[in-house]
Amino acid sequence: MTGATPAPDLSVYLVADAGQCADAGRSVPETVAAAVEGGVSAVQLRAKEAGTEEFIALALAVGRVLPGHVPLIINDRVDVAVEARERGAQVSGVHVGQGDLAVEHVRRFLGAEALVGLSAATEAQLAAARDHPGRVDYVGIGTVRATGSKGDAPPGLGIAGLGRLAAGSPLPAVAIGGIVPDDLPGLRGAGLVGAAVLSWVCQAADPRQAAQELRSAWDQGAA
Ligand SMILES: Cc1ncc(COP(=O)(O)OP(=O)(O)O)c(N)n1
Ligand SMILES: Cc1nc(C(=O)O)sc1CCOP(=O)(O)O
Ligand SMILES: [Mg+2]
Repeated sequence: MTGATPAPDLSVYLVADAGQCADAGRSVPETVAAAVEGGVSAVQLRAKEAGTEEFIALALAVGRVLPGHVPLIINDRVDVAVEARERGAQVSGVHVGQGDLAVEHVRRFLGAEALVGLSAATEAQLAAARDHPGRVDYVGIGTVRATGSKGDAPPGLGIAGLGRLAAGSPLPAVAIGGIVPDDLPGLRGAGLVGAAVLSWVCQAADPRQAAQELRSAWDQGAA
C-alpha cells in the first residue's frame, strides 16, 4: 500500500535559538528536551553566531534528544542540514527567509521528501511561495507583535492581520513573532497550523512548563 507522508505537526513549533539558550544558562539540547517533554511538536535549530562545525555538532546533539516523531528543521543553513544528515542526524528540513538561499536550491540539496519552510510577510510573498517551483511546504508569517528576538523582523500584524494573510494562503501557515500562550487559541481559530516561538521557551525559567502552557493553550483552541 502506498500513501503520502503525513503532514508534520507544526502546532507548537520551538525555534531553539542557541544565543538565547546560552543567555538563559542552558544548553540547546537541554532546552529542547525539556520543551519536547512539555509538548513541543516541531523544533527548528537557529544558531546565528555558530561556526559551521559548531552548528553541525549542535544539530547532532539536538537530534539525539528528539523523539522520532518531532521533526528537526535547520534555520538558514542547507550545508549544515546536509552534513548533519550525512553524519546520522534525522534532519527533516530547512527554514529559509526571503534573503536566504532560494527554495529551489534548498529542495535540490535536500530532496523531494524534505520539509522546506519559507518566511512570508506580505500577500505578494505568499503568492510567490504558493507558486514556487521548488515547492514550499509551509510558510512562516510574522510578526504577531514586536519582538526583541529578531532585529530585522517585519512589523506587527496582530492576530487578525496575520489571520487575514493566512486565510489567503493555500499553504499551511505558522505564525511567529512575539507569541505568548494567550495568543494560541486565536491563532488556531484564525486558521494558522501552528505557532513558532523563541523567547517564551528559550528564556523561560522552566522551558518544560513554558512549553506545556503553549501546548494546553493550543489544545484549548480546538474546543
Ligand atoms: C517558522 C519560522 N518563520 C519565520 C522565520 C524567520 O526566518 P528568516 O526570515 O529567515 O529569519 P531568521 O530566522 O533566519 O533570522 C523562522 N526562522 N521560522
Ligand atoms: C525568528 C523570527 N522571525 C520572525 C519573523 O517575523 O519572520 S520573528 C522572529 C523571532 C520570534 O521570536 P519570539 O518568539 O521570541 O518573539
Ligand atoms: Mg533566515
